[in-house]
Amino acid sequence: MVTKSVDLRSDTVTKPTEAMRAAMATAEVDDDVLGADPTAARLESEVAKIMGKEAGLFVASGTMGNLISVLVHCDIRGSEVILGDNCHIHIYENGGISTIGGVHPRPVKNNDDGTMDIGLIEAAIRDPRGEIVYPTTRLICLENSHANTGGRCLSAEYTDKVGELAKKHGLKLHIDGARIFNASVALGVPVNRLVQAADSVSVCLSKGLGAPVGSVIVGSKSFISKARRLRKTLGGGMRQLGFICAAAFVALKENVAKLEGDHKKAKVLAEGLNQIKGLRVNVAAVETNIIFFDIVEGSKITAEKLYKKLEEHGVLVMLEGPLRMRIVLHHQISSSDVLYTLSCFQQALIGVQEENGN
Ligand SMILES: Cc1ncc(COP(=O)(O)O)c(C=O)c1O
Ligand SMILES: C[C@@H](O)[C@H](N)C(=O)O
Repeated sequence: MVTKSVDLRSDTVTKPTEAMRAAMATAEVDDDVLGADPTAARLESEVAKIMGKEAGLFVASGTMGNLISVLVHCDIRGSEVILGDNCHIHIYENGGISTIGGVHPRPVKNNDDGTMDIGLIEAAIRDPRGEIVYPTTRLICLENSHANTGGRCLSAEYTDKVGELAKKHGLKLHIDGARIFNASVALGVPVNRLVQAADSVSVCLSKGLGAPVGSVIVGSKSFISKARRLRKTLGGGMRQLGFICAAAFVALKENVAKLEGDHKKAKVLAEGLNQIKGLRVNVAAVETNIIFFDIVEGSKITAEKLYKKLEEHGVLVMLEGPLRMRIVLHHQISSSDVLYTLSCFQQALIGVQEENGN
């Protein structure tokens, strides 16, 4: 009988807090398609201000935020976007920029720190003289923090360099900022400075900030006006939106301050996992709330078997491969949950080693 539940699958699993539920219950709402839901408008304006951009638009998800942003920047047929070969837009968004928007992806290798070499980005930009055979490069996408490399943070200086390159070639820059607040806290750099060079940013409120639903895309007033129309085209125009925006507002106000604690717990957990025989973690690479770790070859346990043993104890993680797993910390994971998780890993691995007569 499982007595405890520790959900480490993602920072998307958080449940609304009482404060969020109370805010939802009393939210001022109106039809956001026929006019403007007042709570949505306040949230959009607040997020835009924090990010240092002219305007914002609430969208249902980070995937929708990225899709709309790419499609607004690449609104001409034959457009191409340069993005990381291991970025969320390229790996986890069903190829939406192509299947829905007809935009051609031009992947460039992501380094282990989430960046792409500036030289490789520039080399991927299509030469307009070859337009009879080439798509037209219109956009560069970055992701900060970078989830699939382990929540790695892109510096403001690196982002500025990519922004300069984009401007040099007449391109736009979009940042998938699903966890931009995590990067900001980890780097000690304000979010508006981290995204200063970007033409648009998709900011998830439903990740580490713990909102039940939603993201806000930010950019120029002209960009957001086009984005609002495209959101409606995609079926994303919402009516009394204020209910979910009220919860997101609470998340924005209350949970940024908790991110540093998530990062500290992630580091403690990573260090503890790395001490367990049979597991290997690149602890130095744990900069924010995401931990990738490997089962050492010859440990006679697969990730799937370990997953099942952990699940028996109420600990949920994400399978990433036959010998690879992912853990994501969030504000509803306590320090005692971290210690409990470590004990479950130890028991699971010792149990397997005993079964195998090690
Ligand atoms: C880096 C990154 N971008 C975008 C998304 C998409 O967000 P959503 O799941 O809300 O569509 C995710 C998902 O967690 C993500 O990790
Ligand atoms: C799996 C992925 O789509 C999701 N964005 C997460 O990080 O949990």
